[in-house]
Amino acid sequence: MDDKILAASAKHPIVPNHAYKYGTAGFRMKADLLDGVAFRVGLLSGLRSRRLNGQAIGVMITASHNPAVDNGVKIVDPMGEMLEQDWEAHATKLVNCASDQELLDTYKSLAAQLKVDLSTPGRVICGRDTRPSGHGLAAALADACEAIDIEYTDYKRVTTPQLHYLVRCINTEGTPKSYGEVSKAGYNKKMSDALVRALGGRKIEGQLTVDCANGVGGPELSELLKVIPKDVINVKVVNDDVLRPEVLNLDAGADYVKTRQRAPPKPTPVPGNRICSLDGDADRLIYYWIDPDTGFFMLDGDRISSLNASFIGGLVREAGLEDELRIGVVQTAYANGASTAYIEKHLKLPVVFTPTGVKHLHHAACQFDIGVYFEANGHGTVVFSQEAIRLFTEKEPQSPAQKEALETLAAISDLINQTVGDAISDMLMVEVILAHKGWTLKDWANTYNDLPNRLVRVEVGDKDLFETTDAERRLSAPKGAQEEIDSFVKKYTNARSFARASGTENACRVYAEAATRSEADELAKHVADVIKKFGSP
Ligand SMILES: CC(=O)N[C@H]1[C@@H](OP(=O)(O)O)O[C@H](CO)[C@@H](O)[C@@H]1O
Ligand SMILES: [Mg+2]
Repeated sequence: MDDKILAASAKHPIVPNHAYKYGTAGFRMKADLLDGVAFRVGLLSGLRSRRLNGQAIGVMITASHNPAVDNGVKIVDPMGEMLEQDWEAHATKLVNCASDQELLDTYKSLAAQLKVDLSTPGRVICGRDTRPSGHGLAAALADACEAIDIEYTDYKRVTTPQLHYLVRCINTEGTPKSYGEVSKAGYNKKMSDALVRALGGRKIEGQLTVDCANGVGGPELSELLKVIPKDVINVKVVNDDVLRPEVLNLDAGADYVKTRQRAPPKPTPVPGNRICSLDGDADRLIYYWIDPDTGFFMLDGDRISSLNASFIGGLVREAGLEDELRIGVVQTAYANGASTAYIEKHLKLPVVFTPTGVKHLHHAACQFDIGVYFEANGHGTVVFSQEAIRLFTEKEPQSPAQKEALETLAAISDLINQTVGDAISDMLMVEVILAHKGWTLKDWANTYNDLPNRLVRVEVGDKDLFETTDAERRLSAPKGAQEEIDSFVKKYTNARSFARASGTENACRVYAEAATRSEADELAKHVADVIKKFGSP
């Protein structure tokens, strides 16, 4: 075995003098740095699978909304969740080994430390977005699995959430918790059936335009639309050119819309039309329309979250389950304060805050029977406990209305991808809710008014100087910085501001919100200056 690992590793050298770190998005960087990383991630995934008695582990090759020259490698745990936190450090350690021999020694010492029996069978599956560099990285992963005798399956082109789905399906196949058929066709069938059931005969009004960021969502959504019965939904797929890598995420997609706060220039948006954007690997979703009178209006992750919470909360009441099931919403500090107030005061549901990064939100959402979580950028989903799902199907309805509510709940628990945020599944869910409520995007937007806000990126000498507490809402270091932020926040009406080091970029982010646009902008500028001052050593 040792010789095989050494020989295979020699074919996939790591680029030296580079500090690799498994972060929020796995390993993500310029694709030409990643061949050795993918190989080593293959070794680690094999170890993880063996440690978990041979359950399949997933590896997704994508750099999401980044430009086409970037790529990334991310590990998916058996139930479709993000890799367990302790193992992020093991991944970082393995990937940073300077030589093939050091890699082999570290691999073996990790196996011993983690009590992994290297003779147990193990399984790794892989998928990738449309980036051309994905092929080579999948080959590196395959070579690693071959060298350590791990069964390997390449699912080729998939959205990130489809890969999470496949991992969970494999590991639950043939059990009472079976999550679905292990194939993209199985995913499409589950979505299509659940969509029809969730609508319960209602009509989705008008046409929905979907901007796919020229990423993997385009072809995958088109495949799904082929199996949805005619007349159920009218979707126009745009920005779905996956043959020219240079246009991936270029002036299109959910990240563009959220950060620029405007519609992509192409195709020219038709005023009044319902439009949404996915990101490059189809795990983020943002809705918007161009109002003929007032212009662009965006419905982001906070809006999608409150829409889901409102709808599901109502169904749970109609089903007579409000005393049995605890519903909660999970947000990060980036959630607009008006959305939090709406959920707590109007929907009367608890809101929990976690640090940025979906793994934190997902974990907190699982503490509820029904946990709704979305980051403001449009990444999120709803998770249902086994008990909730049991009640939806086994509770004896006392009236036709209760029966319908229970059936709708059962259908949406199939429609929503419970493994991870899934733009396509979330989009179908939004369409179902609007159909049930008989709402336009404008009705949805009228639920509350966002507080004006500003997000700025601040380059600093050393971002690691900044440490946070209270779900990243306050700085605990450097000393004195939080006090200065507080003194500015006090000067504005309904204001809130915080700063933190980005987990994905070499910079800090400053967020500010206040009663008016000019106050929010001014506050963000002051806090950014504080961060610049404290960030230069
Ligand atoms: C303000 C913001 O949008 N931050 C994003 C961004 O994280 P940072 O740690 O802020 O760089 O990328 C993460 C991964 O995609 C995503 O989870 C998160 O929401
Ligand atoms: Mg993404």
